[in-house]
Amino acid sequence: MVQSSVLGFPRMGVNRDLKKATEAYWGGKLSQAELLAEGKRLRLEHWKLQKDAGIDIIPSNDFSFYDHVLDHIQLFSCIPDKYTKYNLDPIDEFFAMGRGLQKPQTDKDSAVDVPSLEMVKWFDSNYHYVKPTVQDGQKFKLKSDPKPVVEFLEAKEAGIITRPVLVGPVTFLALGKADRGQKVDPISLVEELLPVYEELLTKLKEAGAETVQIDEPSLVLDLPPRVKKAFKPVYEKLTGLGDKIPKLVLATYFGDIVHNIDVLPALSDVYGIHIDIVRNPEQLETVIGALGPKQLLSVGVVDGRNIWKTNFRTAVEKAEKAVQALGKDRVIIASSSSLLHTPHTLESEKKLEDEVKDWFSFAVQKTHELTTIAKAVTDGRFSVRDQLEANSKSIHARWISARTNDPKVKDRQSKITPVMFERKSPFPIRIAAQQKLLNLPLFPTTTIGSFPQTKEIRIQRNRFTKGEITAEEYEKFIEKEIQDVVKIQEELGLDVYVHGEPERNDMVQYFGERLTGYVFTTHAWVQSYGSRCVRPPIIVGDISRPAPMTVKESKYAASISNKPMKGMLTGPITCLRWSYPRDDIHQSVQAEQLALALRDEVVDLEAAGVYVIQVDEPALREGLPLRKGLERENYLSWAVKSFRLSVSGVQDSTQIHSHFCYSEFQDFFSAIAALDADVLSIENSKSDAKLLKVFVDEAYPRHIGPGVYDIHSPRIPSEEEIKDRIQEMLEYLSPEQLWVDPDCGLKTRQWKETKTSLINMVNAAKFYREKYAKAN
Ligand SMILES: Nc1nc2c(c(=O)[nH]1)N[C@@H](CNc1ccc(C(=O)N[C@@H](CCC(=O)N[C@@H](CCC(=O)N[C@@H](CCC(=O)O)C(=O)O)C(=O)O)C(=O)O)cc1)CN2
Ligand code: MET
Ligand SMILES: [Zn+2]
Repeated sequence: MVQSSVLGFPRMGVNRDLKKATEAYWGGKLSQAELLAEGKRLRLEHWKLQKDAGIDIIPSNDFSFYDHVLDHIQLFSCIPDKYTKYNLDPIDEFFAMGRGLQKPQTDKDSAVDVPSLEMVKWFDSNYHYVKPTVQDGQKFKLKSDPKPVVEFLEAKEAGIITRPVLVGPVTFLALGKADRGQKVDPISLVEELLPVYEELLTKLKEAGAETVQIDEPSLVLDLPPRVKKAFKPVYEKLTGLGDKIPKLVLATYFGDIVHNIDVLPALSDVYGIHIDIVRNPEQLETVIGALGPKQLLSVGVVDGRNIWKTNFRTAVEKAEKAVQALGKDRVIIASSSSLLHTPHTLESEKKLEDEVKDWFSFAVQKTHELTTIAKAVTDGRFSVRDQLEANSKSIHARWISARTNDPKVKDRQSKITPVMFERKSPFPIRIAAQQKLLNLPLFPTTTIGSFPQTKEIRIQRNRFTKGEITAEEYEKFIEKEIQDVVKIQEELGLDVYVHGEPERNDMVQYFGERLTGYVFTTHAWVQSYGSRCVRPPIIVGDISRPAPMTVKESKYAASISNKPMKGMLTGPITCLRWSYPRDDIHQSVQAEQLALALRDEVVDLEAAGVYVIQVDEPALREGLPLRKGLERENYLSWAVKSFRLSVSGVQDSTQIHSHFCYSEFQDFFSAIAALDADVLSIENSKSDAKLLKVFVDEAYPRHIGPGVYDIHSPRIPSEEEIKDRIQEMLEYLSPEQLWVDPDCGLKTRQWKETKTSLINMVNAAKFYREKYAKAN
């Protein structure tokens, strides 16, 4: 029999229950016991739901209160001293690493002040994981009552035998980094770490686990030789333990493993291998050819990264190919990756039109797809004839739908000319014109766009969406919010203002809701990091802009400000990447359509008197194909072109900013430079300022604002701390080039900490402004 398998299930619950519980716990409104109970309830509900769908192999330990990599950091006691020294409850120590903790002294406890660990993108997704941070001489120790064992037993007690999911040792270390000031290469610690896996796996076996899913997605990357070499000793050692540990299914996803296929012989004693054949179907044959004589192949045929209904015909064909080669008992039908990246259930969507709703499949629906495909392969297609027929009808209907095709958009795309990618003059001429118009001081201060999205803002928007208040009332409310943030920025003494984005639910969804070719959902939330979720809009057809999207708010904000007001847009690549893209036309075509729509918006903003315009591209880096080579070059070429197409319609005196919130820009620095943005703001506060050296090496001529403080945490940076950061930056960047700004937008913060942090930031900038004014 061909079994069905899910690699991981979304954690939040049907109504974002986990988000609500964790935030209530952080806010002191839910006890620790209540939070833990809610986690348990959700796990059970998700296991049951998969069981009811008929899934044979159900994951456990895919749940997390924040992030599964962070779970492993705690599980292996890989915790920097700065967290352990406070003797916090394990769950609080866990959250302290995830989001930082700042607590005043009380009678009982001493004061706590720790920043979070670094958080970065999980491969090429919009999910963030907490980066393992290791020390020279790092030791590991298995935590007592290990989470994977506890959760396995929890499911077992409910009558469900699960397959625990672990991040594999090579990937865990390969994704890690040495702590600031430490020299250790994380992968060199693999021998230290291995005994902990041995102990954990032994305990899982004792608890009754027959198989374990061990995730080694790093195998899809270009691996440095020292990382690649680590697989052999690790898996020989583990499989050498024989029956003492569960059988291992080694899972890879988000890419192919063909370029690392020489690792496979070393893994031939591993029970099974999982590959993603949604993303890379062509790897199937090579991997089959490289399997050991008894090894299982888990084929990922249902997309864990997108929401399109699986095409049963092609999925079954691919699966049958594997069955022909290996036999029914050696093939597992699986999701391509964890379903973490898909929303919970389509059933919650009451407002979607039937026509498009029929094209989608969310996590719950995907579990049913998996069992149908497994049955088709086990018992023959006729055994699920009705499902196959309905599926092919739906796939066909989408194929021929008038919704997907807009000749006017295609026509405009065909008329794009090379000059449309170029600003009128080179940077030196532009910056002189901008300086004349804007008259900014040295070390200009600004923010990245959003100000706190308060409860009140969300409530009013919710009331407006539900029709409880009118459009005029909502507009009035937004205007008042804009007035408030303008006034606050005046008081803070910032130099370039923003309107604060109060009207936006999300920087991508907001645009999705205003563009033709998109549909959006009401409940389709996906975890982005910790308790934070996004509702990616869905691109179903050709994209165009029926009317201006942001002009009203920005124009109003500019009209009430005595300093330059920065207009705020989300760039084409970010709109694309943080939406669910179409799978029927190339992403470059969708990006170009978005770029044309945004170009019109940029030009309209300028015409409305907004002379600083920021086009955010935080997803540019994450879209980079995971492996070096032609695919990467192609991506960079069309991604850069889309950005340039979107911003190049303006005069020299209009200053174009762009923003990125990641610090790993070394490997595609040339693309960042090619954007030709006048000012870049980049996340930098959690990384070594040394990373900025690339700007020196490449003689980057334009302006840069490396973030001076982390915005993911409520922790307030001191003025001294910010001054130190600026001082470090000045080792690499000239004072004429440097802007002072936070790492990213402030929407997730509270006003209290926001104001204090910005006061400290502005004071730090003023300090350097004076210092350099005197020096000249
Ligand atoms: N798409 C996207 N990806 C991104 C980012 C981003 O900003 N957007 N930023 C980076 C980091 N990721 C982030 C992701 C989410 C959030 C975030 O703040 N999310 C909000 C939801 C934002 C949103 O869509 N809000 C809606 C809906 C809010 C809501 O929950 N409303 C209530 C009702 C109102 C209430 O009583 O509060 C409901 O629907 O039940 C709105 O404001 O209108 C959250 O999880 O809380 C922040 C950063 C990387 N990736
Ligand atoms: C994730 S990048 C965020 C940029 C956006 N302008 C904001 O400030 O929220
Ligand atoms: Zn950002």
